Amino acid sequence: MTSQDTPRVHEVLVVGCGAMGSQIAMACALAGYRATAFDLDTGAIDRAAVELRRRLDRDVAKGRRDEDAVTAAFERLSFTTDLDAAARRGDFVIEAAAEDLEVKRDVFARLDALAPAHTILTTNSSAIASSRIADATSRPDRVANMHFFNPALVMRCVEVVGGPETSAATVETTAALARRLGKDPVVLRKEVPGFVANRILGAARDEAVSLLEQGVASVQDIDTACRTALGYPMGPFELMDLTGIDIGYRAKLARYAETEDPGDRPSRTVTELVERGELGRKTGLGFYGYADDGTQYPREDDGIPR
Ligand SMILES: NC(=O)c1ccc[n+]([C@@H]2O[C@H](COP(=O)([O-])OP(=O)(O)OC[C@H]3O[C@@H](n4cnc5c(N)ncnc54)[C@H](O)[C@@H]3O)[C@@H](O)[C@H]2O)c1
Repeated sequence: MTSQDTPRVHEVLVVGCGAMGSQIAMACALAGYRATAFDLDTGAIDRAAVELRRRLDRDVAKGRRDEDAVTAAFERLSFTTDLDAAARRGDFVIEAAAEDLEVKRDVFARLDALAPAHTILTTNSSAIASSRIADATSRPDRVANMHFFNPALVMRCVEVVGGPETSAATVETTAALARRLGKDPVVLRKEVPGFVANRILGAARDEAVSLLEQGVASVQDIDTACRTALGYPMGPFELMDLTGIDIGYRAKLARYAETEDPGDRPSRTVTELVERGELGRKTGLGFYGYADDGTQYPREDDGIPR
């Protein structure tokens, strides 16, 4: 893959330096782009710089990356709290700020006023379709979703989703940029809540909870079937406990608010666990229990409300 696939993209601006933005900016710098990562919070910038250095040093030590390439990438990567200057230079923007529609609309309106006319503005949002943001700009044809997975330096899937007004050229450039980052872009033909991967993940999770609620099998046995029959690295209950049961609960509430489809409502079991504050590993109880040293043990009640 060469820069000819993204001929007008030399400088990428990433908005938000948190878990996702920091690694996305690093991925761009590693791919040869000049990358600027912007955040309002200097603490987030400091944490991102330290964490990226630690992670990349570890990759070099383990022989996963070339030391000279990593040094060169860090020279191409800069951090800033000055959006105006960074936006004026950016040919391509990936927004990875807070998951809040109003925050994203404000950021996009500001970027639209500052960035060159050719600049494509994308959002890494997991749930907000870019068409809900595009009308905050004067360039809805150059707005799209570019959805990375966590950790962004490792996961190869990037979902590229255009809204009704997104141009084919914007989708093509976004997919080409993803390829240049070493990713395997998945281009959706239309906007749909949750995109592809998280919808499938969600459907498996909902089925697992439904089987549990019907008394078909235990939490442990359902997880075992997913690992040993389907090759999942982790069962759906283990995964919910790891990511936080409240995270999936809130995502479902947001989806339900958008679709009003009763099937998108959080399940009885998940709702009850969240109300009890049993949110998974981080609280020591979820679908499983966790000892102080993190060892997982089965719960007698499977976490199901009686
Ligand atoms: N964490 C994940 O697993 C994941 C996966 C895919 C997509 N996403 C999406 O990526 C986005 C970021 O998620 P994250 O997990 O990195 O969040 P995070 O909380 O780790 O980081 C968000 C960063 O954005 C900054 N920020 C907030 N408002 C800002 C603004 N107006 N301008 C600039 N910076 C601002 C915050 O200071 C923070 O550093 C969200 O839209 C989320 O849906 C997250």
